Amino acid sequence: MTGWPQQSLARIEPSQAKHARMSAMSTLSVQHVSKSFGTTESPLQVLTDVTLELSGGDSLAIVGPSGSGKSTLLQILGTLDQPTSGTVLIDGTDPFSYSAAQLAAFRNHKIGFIFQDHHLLPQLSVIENVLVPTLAGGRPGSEHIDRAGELIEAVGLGHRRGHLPSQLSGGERERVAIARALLMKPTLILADEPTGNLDRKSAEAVTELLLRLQSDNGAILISVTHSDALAAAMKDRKELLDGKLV
Ligand SMILES: Nc1ncnc2c1ncn2[C@@H]1O[C@H](COP(=O)(O)OP(=O)(O)OP(=O)(O)O)[C@@H](O)[C@H]1O
Repeated sequence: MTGWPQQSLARIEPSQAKHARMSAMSTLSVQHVSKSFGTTESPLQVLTDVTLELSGGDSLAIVGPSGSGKSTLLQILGTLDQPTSGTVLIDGTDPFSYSAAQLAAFRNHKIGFIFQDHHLLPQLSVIENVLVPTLAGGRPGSEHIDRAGELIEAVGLGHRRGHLPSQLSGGERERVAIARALLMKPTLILADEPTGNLDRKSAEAVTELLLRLQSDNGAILISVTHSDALAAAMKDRKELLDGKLV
């Protein structure tokens, strides 16, 4: 891939671009992943034999009671923590085979994160926040700046690109976080309660936007949520119970 699509992401992609994207289909393969914390004498078994196969365009809600291991699974899928056993392949690559520096670069390009409390940097404008994932590579190039502008338009904040997070509503901040998560055209978008802090109307708008942009970009979306409305909007829903995904 030599550059980001220049056309608005809200528009339908030309068949050529769609073909190019489909030829490099995003994939996530999680095989027999288990995770325990603590010592071998007294381990706390949190995940047991979790297996999952997803590809570009798939969206999955992970639900489950508090303490069932949802955040732990998200941390492992986000390559922020390693499984005790089992494998994770993102686009056919085992991220845990990389050095720390390689892993950081891989994560930056392949995974977009969306958090409940958006994690925007307060001193940066909307467009600067969306460009944060490029900072690891130095100054953002013009193709990144163009794509950031397109994404900000696509999330309906074109007229607010110079504003600070403190000047935005909760729903608008979450939309900026969605744009930032999509900037590097990630394989995997991981969301942790993306509508958790929003009223019903804003939550509906953010859900619709997130799913539309995820689908337009051929990414895989996995969201941990307690929201029935968000879970119902996703293609699939699984529950973590006693460390197993059912
Ligand atoms: N680093 C750690 N060391 C020890 N135990 C941990 C660690 N991280 C998580 N746990 C434990 O693993 C279990 C699962 O935690 P996790 O945060 O994944 O649950 P969750 O389903 O996301 O919960 P919630 O919905 O409340 O956020 C809990 O019992 C937690 O205390």
